[in-house]
Amino acid sequence: MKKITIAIDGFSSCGKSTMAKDLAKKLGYVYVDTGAMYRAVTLYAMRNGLFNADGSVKTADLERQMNKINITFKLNKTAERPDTYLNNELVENDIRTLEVSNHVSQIAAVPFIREAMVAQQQRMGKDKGVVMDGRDIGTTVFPEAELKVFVTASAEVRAQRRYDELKEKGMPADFNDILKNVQERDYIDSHREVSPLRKAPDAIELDNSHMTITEQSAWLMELVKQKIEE
Ligand SMILES: Nc1ncnc2c1ncn2[C@@H]1O[C@H](COP(=O)(O)OP(=O)(O)OP(=O)(O)O)[C@@H](O)[C@H]1O
Ligand SMILES: Nc1ccn([C@@H]2O[C@H](COP(=O)(O)O)[C@@H](O)[C@H]2O)c(=O)n1
Repeated sequence: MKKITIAIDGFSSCGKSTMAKDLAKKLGYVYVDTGAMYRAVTLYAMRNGLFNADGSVKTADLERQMNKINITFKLNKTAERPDTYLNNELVENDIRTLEVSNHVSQIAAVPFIREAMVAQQQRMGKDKGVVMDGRDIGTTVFPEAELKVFVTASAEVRAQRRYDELKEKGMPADFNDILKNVQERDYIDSHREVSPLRKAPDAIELDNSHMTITEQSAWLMELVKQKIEE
């Protein structure tokens, strides 16, 4: 069966990685969570004092330290998904905190960081057979991807899903903080100068506000079958 490149972009917390992970598993494709890469750089910057008090990034200092940041993924066989490593340290949980979420879009707007992340993502997907989720996969990383999906859902629905997830994990969660974070990230991601969050002209849009996880997976698999058989 021919291998293709599948780009899943969209707004924060709309279910991109849920869809992408499940699809990659069913197809035997590589799954790449590009948001995890920007989150890992953010964690490095937070740990190394590379944010100013107003939340802006100390870009000159960070640029000097870029050669000290190594992001890798290793398959977690139990969870059946890749775990993120920063300089060989497992940081999968540390990069998912609200503190990292509150700083990541500032990091992701810095041009030299995007350049480095995009180059690594293109290397990871060069042989096709990849499902990659993020904000600019269909527009910048793989503009030639055979299948592009752009996922949306209302901000309230997305915040509620994240809130439910944290509560289920027994983690502290405040709905209004989560909603504010989702809205702020959407704004910064859509308004930055380099590779702003946009639906690629040839992407297929999915509003999953009223869909279950099973329904959206089935919808996606149907699209993939059509593409692979084309
Ligand atoms: N259709 C759906 N109905 C209900 N919950 C969903 C649906 N799709 C995903 N979820 C849940 O919503 C939450 C966010 O999903 P997910 O992490 O896949 O989003 P994402 O777009 O990858 O987020 P991020 O932008 O933060 O990486 C998860 O708890 C997931 O289980
Ligand atoms: N291709 C991408 C992926 C992510 N970002 C930025 O990272 C943030 C976190 O991403 P999640 O998918 O884990 O929510 C996101 O808000 C963007 O700022 C990006 O710019 N490009």
